[in-house]
Parts: sequence; C-alpha cells; structure tokens
Amino acid sequence: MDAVNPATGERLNVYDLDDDDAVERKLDRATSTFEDWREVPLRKREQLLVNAGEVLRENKQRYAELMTREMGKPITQAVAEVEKCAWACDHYAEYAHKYLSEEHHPSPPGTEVKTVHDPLGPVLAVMPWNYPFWQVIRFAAPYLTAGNVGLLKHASNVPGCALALEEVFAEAGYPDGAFQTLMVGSSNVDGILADDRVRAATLTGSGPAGRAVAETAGKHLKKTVLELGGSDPFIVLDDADLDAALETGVQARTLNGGQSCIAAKRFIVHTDVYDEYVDRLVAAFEGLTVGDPMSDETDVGPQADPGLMAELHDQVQASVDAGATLLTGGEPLDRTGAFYPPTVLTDVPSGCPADTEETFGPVATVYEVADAEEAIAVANDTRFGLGASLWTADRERGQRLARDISAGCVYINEMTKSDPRVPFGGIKDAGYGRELSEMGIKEFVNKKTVWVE
Ligand SMILES: O=CCCCC(=O)O
Repeated sequence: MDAVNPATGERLNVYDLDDDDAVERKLDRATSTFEDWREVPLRKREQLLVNAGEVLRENKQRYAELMTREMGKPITQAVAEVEKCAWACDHYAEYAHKYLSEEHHPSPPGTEVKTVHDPLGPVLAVMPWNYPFWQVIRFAAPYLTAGNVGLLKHASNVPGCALALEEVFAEAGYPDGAFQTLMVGSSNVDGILADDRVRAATLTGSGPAGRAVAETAGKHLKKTVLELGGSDPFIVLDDADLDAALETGVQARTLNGGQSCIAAKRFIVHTDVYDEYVDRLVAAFEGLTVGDPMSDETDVGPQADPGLMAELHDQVQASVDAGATLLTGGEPLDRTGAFYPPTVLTDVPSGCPADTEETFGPVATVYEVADAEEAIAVANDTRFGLGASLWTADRERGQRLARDISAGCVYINEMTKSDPRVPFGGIKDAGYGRELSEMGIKEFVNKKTVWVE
C-alpha cells in the first residue's frame, strides 16, 4: 500500500500487505482473544478506554500530522479530530455500563424477565479515509467496550493511520487481538466477511461498497451497520438568522475539504433571502484560504486524491454543461497537489450530477424556493437520507418542518454533526443502523432475554 501526500504528490511510505497466512493468524487471534475479552469485567474495559483516550491526547499532534500528510485534512481540523476521538472514549468509558445495564420487563408474578447484553464476537469494520481516526474510534470505542473485538480494514490511502490506530489500543493496554488492523485491499473484504469467525460488520463508505457488504453479510446472516453517502440539504428560511446561517453554511460545506457524508451539499434558500444569501456565500467561499494543509491558516486543503478530485470536477462540468450557473470556482487550481476551489452552482437543472449525486468536495449547489413547503419537497427529492440542517427564527416551526424531512437526523439552527452522545445514521441510500450513543453500542450485542421462573 502506498501512502501519497495529496498536497505535494510525494510518496510518503510503502506498506506491505498482509498475505493470506497473516490474515488467518489475525482472524484466529481475534477469536481466541474474544473468548477472554468478553469475560473481562465491564468496569475494566471502561478503564482501558480511558487509557485509549489518554494515548490519543498524548499523541495528538503526531496523529494529526499523520492524517494531514496522508489525506490532506487541514491540520487544525486533524487536531480537532483526535480530540473528538478522545472525547468518544471518555463518553463510553463513563456511560457503557449504563447503556449496557440489564433491562427488566413486565412479567408474571413470581418470575423475573430481563434482557442482558452479550457481545457478538469479532466485528469487521470497513472504514473510509475522510475521517481516518474518528470513523474508526466511533465503532471501536463502543463495540470493544461491549466486549467485542475489532478487525479494521481501513481505506488503502491511509495505511499509516490504520497502523497508528492499532498502536492506540496496544498502548492503552488492550490485549493483543482486541483490535487488529488488516492490511488488505478491498477485494479481500468479501472472503473475510464470509468467514465464520467474523460475526458482524460495520461499514462507512460508498453506496456500492455498502451494497457489496450487505449482500455478503445477508448471505451469511451477519448483522451489519451501514453508513453510506449523503446529499444533505441545508435549508435557509425567510426568517433565518442569515449571519449564522451563512457562517455555519460555509463551514458545513467546506470542512474537511467538503469530503464528508454529512456536509451540507444542497443549499435550499427562500426566495426572500436568496439573492443576499448567494452573494454572501460566494464572497465567503472566495475569502477562504485554500492551500498547505499543514498551515494553521488553511481553511481548505487538497482533495484526498487526484482521482477523486477529477471525479468531482467531472460532476461540476457535467452540471454546467447541463445548464447550471457557475458562480465561483469550478476549475482545479493550477498548482501541484489535488486542490479544488470552493465552488458555487445555481440554477441547477433537475437530474444533473450536482442535483442527484453526492458531491464529495467543496461544491455548494444552491436552490431557490418559494416557501417552506417547497423547501421540504426539494430537500426530500434525493435518494439519500442522512442528515439535514434547517434555519429559522421560529424553533416550533423548525420542529414541525423537521417531521416532514426524510433523514436520519435534522439539526435546527445548527449544522449536521456527529456527537458521541447522539445517535448517528441514515435512511434510504444513506444506509441503516445507528452509531454512537446508547443505540450505537447496542447494535452489536446479543440482546438476550433471560426468564427466571
Ligand atoms: O463521511 C462521513 C463523515 C462523518 C463525519 C462526522 O462524523 O462528523
């Protein structure tokens, strides 16, 4: 596996792939470790998670630089990502025993009926490059604490991060085999998932990757959680606080180079405030600093890979060819590295790529709508259903409208974001299942009913 810096094109390192024997050994180790790990008292597992949070904090700068070098995330955002990982560790260290406590049910007199939460076994995690640490800690913190063990198949462009994550758990004192990185390509996923030793799988990634995992998991009757793409609406109503909706909107579209499933991708703006909002959005995009991701001053780094940037650019060009108006950006920057400028498209014809596909980069598509009802109709006119953000001065109105939005979450007067305390996941082509919070930790447990007569 090659790690290549997308800001410079420089090859950072070459990593050996695991051969079949190495994968076999890791699967065996996962199984044998699971038998012991599941017996470790929950309080002890929580303590190890506290340690993992400490390891992350102690190595924050090193891990952040590793992410920035491998996938181009601005360094300030990489540091924030490591901090968020440590927070997720703290959260589950504090709450896992509460989330996993026995549930008692109404039962006939003289009997006791309850649900207990047993771990399932080795969980395969197929994870993407865009949040190389966060996406992994998001599954590992809850699932390991529930007594499962983890097998990570990370994206092939972040191999250094994949190994550093293994280091986090080793240094925190987890048993060998509780968390292992598989250095394999995506063609190996099917066979590993089909293996009896793997009991469940979680994937964050593209729709095709999710469907492939779901198909194999279905064939072998394994539980999955899928967090796939999104084309999240960012709705600005006539009574919205425009300053806040603008500042947050810019961040929601350009954070992480716009490479996020929950980025605001379709801005749906009430006609009364449309002209002002669009003018200010364009000005704000043009004011962003695009450049060296190692600089604290940078807002938008390179796209993670030249091929991905080319795909994004194709989507923009095809949309313009179909009749969309390009207000700013729209051409890769003429410099070394995969730099794409913040881009704004309006008058987007129905059915063009910017309208129907996920744009994984700093490209905002803006729609003008006559009223809140039309805003909701446009918001729902997508095969995705991950998150949504809605801006209005009237919180009651916001909550009424939220009921009509087809998405896994709706944030009113806030950008869509993940938080360890809050369930995260989508509907429709955005996937199924929930990560984080109590719901997340309970996705990969056997909710076992115990009836005591
Ligand atoms: O691509 C998905 C990004 C999730 C980002 C987050 O959890 O904040």
